[in-house]
This record gives sequence, C-alpha cells and structure tokens, in this order.
Amino acid sequence: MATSSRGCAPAMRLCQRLNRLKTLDDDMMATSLKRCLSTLDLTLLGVGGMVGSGLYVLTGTVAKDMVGPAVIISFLFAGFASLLAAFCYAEFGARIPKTGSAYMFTYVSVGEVWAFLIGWNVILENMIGGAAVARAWSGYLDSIFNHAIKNYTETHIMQWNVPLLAHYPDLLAAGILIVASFFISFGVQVSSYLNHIFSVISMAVIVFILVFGFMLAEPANWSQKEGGFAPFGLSGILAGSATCFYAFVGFDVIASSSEEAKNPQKAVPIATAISLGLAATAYILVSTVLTLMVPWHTLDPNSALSDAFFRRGYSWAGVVVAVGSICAMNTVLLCNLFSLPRIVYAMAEDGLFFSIFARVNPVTKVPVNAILVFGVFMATMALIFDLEALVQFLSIGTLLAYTFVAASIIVLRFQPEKVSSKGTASTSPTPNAEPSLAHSESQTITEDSGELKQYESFSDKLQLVERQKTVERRGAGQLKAFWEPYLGRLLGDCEPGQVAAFCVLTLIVSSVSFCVVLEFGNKQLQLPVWSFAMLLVIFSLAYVVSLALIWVHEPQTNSKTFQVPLVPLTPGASILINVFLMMKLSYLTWIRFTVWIAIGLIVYFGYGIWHSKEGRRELQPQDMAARYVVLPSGSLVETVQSVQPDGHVDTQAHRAKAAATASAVEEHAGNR
Ligand SMILES: NC(=[NH2+])NCCC[C@H](N)C(=O)O
Repeated sequence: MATSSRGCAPAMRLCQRLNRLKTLDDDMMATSLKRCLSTLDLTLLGVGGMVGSGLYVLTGTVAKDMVGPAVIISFLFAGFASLLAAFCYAEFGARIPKTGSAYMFTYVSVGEVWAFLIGWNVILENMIGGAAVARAWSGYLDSIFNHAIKNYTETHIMQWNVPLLAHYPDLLAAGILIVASFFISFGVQVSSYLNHIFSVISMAVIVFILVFGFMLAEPANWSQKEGGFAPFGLSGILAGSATCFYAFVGFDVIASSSEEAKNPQKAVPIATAISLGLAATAYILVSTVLTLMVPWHTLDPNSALSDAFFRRGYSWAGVVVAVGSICAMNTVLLCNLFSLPRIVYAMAEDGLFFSIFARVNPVTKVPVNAILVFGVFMATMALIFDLEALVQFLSIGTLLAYTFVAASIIVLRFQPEKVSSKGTASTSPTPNAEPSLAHSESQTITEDSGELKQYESFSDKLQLVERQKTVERRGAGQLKAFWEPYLGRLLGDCEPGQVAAFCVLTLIVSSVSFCVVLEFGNKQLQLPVWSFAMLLVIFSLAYVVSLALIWVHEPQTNSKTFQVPLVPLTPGASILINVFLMMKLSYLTWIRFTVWIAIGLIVYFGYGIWHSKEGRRELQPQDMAARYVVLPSGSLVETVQSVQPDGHVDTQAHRAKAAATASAVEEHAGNR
C-alpha cells in the first residue's frame, strides 16, 4: 500500500496544484486600482458594452433571414438566457469585488487551471470582439464615403490575397483602436467619461428611432398577407435566439470594473439589472418598430434601420441612425478595451501571466502595460485579419465563461461558511481539503526535527477542533435536517460541500451529453429511435437527480450582498442553456477553440503553474507541516498555530493548503 500511495503521490500533487483555489484577503475592498465609479457609471458601462452592432445589424439580419417579426421573441429568449448568467455575475461581482470577472470567480471556487483557461478564452474573445467592432466601424464610415478609403488603400498602399487575411489592411480600424487604447490608458475616469458621452448620444438616438418609428408603424406589416408574425415557426425563433444572444454579450464589463467601483456590493447588482433591462427593452422595441415600419422580407440586412426610414421617405433620419450606430460601436469598443487589460492584469497579479502586465501606473492607476500591449494586438488583428471568419469564435468564449460562472455559484453556495479572523463570514476554499476527525490518535511533524512522532494526548487537539467547529457557522453544505432520515445513510459521511461539488460536475456532464444527443443523435450519430429516446431520458434524469441532490443540502444564507434566486435551479438552467447554444456553433469554431486551448495550456504549464502566487504561498513545507496533524485515516486537522491570540481560530487562512500538505506528509510517512 505504501508503494502504491508513493507512486500516486506526484500525480495527486499535480492534481492538487491544478485545482488549487485563490485565497482571498480579508479586506476585499483593498486594491491598487482607483475606486471611483458610481452606480450610474457602471450602468452606462453595461449598456455601452452590450448595445452595439446587435441593435443596428442583428435586428435586421435575424428578422429577414431567420425569424420574421417574431424576432421579438428571439430577443426575449436570448435576454432570458443572458439574465440567468447575469444573476451569477452580479452575485460574484458584489461578493468578490475584484477585477477579472469570470476568471476570478472560477479561481476562488473551481480551481486554478480552469480559471486560467477561462481567462485565456475571455482574452481571445475580447480581442476578436474589439477588432471586429473596429472593422465594422471603419466599414460603416467607408460606406458613407462610397468606399473611398478602401479604394485608396487598395490602389495606393497595398492589397493581398491570402486566405483568412483581409483583402487590404484596414488602417482606419487599427488607428481607431490605437487612439482608443491611448485614451483608456489615461485612467478609469477618462474612459468612463467618454463612455458617458457616447452612451447618452446612443440612447437618445434609440429613443428617436422608437418615437419616430412608432409614428410610422403599420400593423398590416405583421399580417398574414406578409407571411404572418412567425413565418419560420418555432425552429426559426430558436435559431434566431442563438444569434441574438450575441447582442447581450458585454454586461460582464460591470463585473470587470467592480474593483474600481465605490460601492460594489450595491452598485454591481443594481447596474447589472438596470443595464440588462435597458438593453432588452431597446432590442425588443427596436425590432418591433423595424418590422412594423416595412415588411420584414424587404429589410436591407446591412443597414436595416436607416434603409427603413429611407424607404418611408425620411432619408434625413438615416443620418441620425448612422450617428447613433457609430456612437454605439464606440461604446462597445471602449468597453472591450476596458475589460480586456483588466482580466490580463488580474491573471498577472496572481502570477499566472507575465508579471509586466501586473504593473499599475502610479498616476493613472490603471494597468498601462496591459492596455497598450493588448491594444496593439487588437489593432494588428483588425489590420490584417478577415474577421468575418473569426466572429463565430466570439460566442464560444462567452458561453464557456457563463457556464463556469454558473457552476462556481453552486459550488460556492453549498460550501461551509468560514469565520475569518475578523469574525466575518467569508467565501471558503476547497471542500475536499476539509479536515475531518475520525480517530483519537494522530501523528504530527515537529518543526525542528522534521520527523513524524506519535502524538500522545490527542484530547486537547480534539477540543481545539471542536472549538473550531463551533466557531464555523454550521449548516451550509450539509444535508437539510428534513432529508437526514432518508438520505443520511447514503450521504451522511460526505464532507460539507463535497456532494454539491460532485453534483455540479455531473450536472455539466449530463447537460453536455444531453445536448450532444439532442443535436447530433438523429443526423450525424444516426442513433435508432429507441436508443435516442433512451439516452435523452437517462441524461435528463441524471441532470434532474444532480439538481435534486444539490437542493437537499443547506445553502449559505447569511450573505449581506445580492444572491442569485432559486439556486441551484437558476445556475443549473443557465448551464443547460449555455451548453445547448454551444452545440449550435460550427465545428470549425470548435477546432479553433481546441487550438487556442492547447496554446493556453502551453503558457500555463510553461509559466503560470511555476509562478502562481497561490503556489508560492503553499510551498513552505516546514512551516506548513507544523500547522497540521495527520490522522491515521489520512485526514488533516489544523494544529495550535492557527489559533489567534484572541482565541479565534483562523480557519480561512490555511485550509486550502491542507491538501498540498497532505501529500507532503504522506510522502514523508512513506520515506520513513
Ligand atoms: N466582449 C465582446 N465580445 N463584446 C462585444 C459585444 C457586442 C455587443 N453585444 C453588440 O451587440 O454589438
């Protein structure tokens, strides 16, 4: 047994390293950035990040090619799916007001390597997103000038014909990105100020479109003569929802800026709710107006709104629309350039990414290196790539991030609440590192000799652990009292939080399997009807059972900040919907995604895992060993060192490290 455990030790240690969690400081509000954003600022950032090409382009294309006037329903569905995710972002943003959004949330609840990969994907998603918007921007301007810019560049500067690359270098798009990065690096106030200006203009234009558009509305355009309200039926509406989902991407900029918010606990949830509500209202009303103004099948997919006004005889209104769309794209661009460097900064701060990006300029209080370097990257992409080919990529990063954030919410909610040294409840680290007390004898390592000794009297340690247990708020993650008689024998032995963590995994796996069968079962996999139906039943049962098993456990209840309602139902539904939407993406997207993940893993194993601050905190063996006792069962218990002078037990600080120490101690025992 000794040899086998020694053989597994390195693999286990690696696993523990990959899954280590971020330890949060007691003072969550401490930051080297500048806390100066109000609720209004955050709300406008959210609106600015969301409302862009979705309003000016998607409404027209989706209505014409996929759904008809029922595009309203598609936006409603997409908005609902985004709302589920937004709930999770709002809870986390308020609870952990640190920049990095999805990356940070995954790091504190799921594990390091997952967090890294999520961050890595969000970075790419933001780079492509920003570059694509810049290209759309320059394309729009170009079309106003009858393609003079394009023609000039092609004849006087250069042009090439390489697949995947654009036909000509889009100097204007690259220029816009460089200028915008420059402004962003002046500090968060400048960015927020610019965003205010453009958002306000954009919102005024939307109000104009609505008022004027409703005056021109003709209900006959929804009539049976024109094909009716939903000419493509339910399947059209669903396909449209998957596309409309993109219109709601961007609210995560609020969570990204929570480290710069004055009062994040209140401001983040409020701003998320208001901005999502405003964006949904805008999308739904504008598509109503649009399909009422002209018959949906005659819409011009490129510039539906201005064309509709033009055809009704108001060509000047087209100019107003053009101004609005430029301002809206500006805000999306600013928000992309705003959140990307902050995620990079968060990763660099934790040591998972190159440390030069963690440097904050002392005057402007923003991560200037990250802003400028990634601004140049984005500009280069906008300059040379054909982004049409890459745009599909956008959704995969977003959907993956939403899925992990939803999973993190469940994991965190069913974790035992810890009492920190200050006596406040806080988020807690790994569930599987919970010490448990099984026997009344133990072994310990003494600091001086480094040797294992039989620990004679365990009773005082027992007392200590008992005390620690009463200091911890009990309940969260344990079986609800009502279910104890029914499920107690089955689940009673599990550590608090363990069942929930495991069930989240089965929840994701069953969602993926269900959606794969649903999507490919009939066509690609050619399953016979009975096995198709049976698999669907099995996977949906697995999904429902996992949800139920999570639900029979006590959730954390005493949070003072916003909490997602109906956990685990809300995040569970969010996971299912996101996975479903991911299956709608083309296989080319999946191939690119795999390549990007592979590069990410190289960066992580080449750099991140070695420089992780969490890892360094862990690796102080003598110090660590002295803090723990190992019970013969293999579980760990903290020793006297973690009791504070005032009698408090510092349970938060070292729990996450227990796992790492376990293997160190195990090997020690093996060598002996
Ligand atoms: N992170 C991003 N990819 N942001 C792009 C957001 C696009 C925005 N929702 C729009 O409709 O234009």
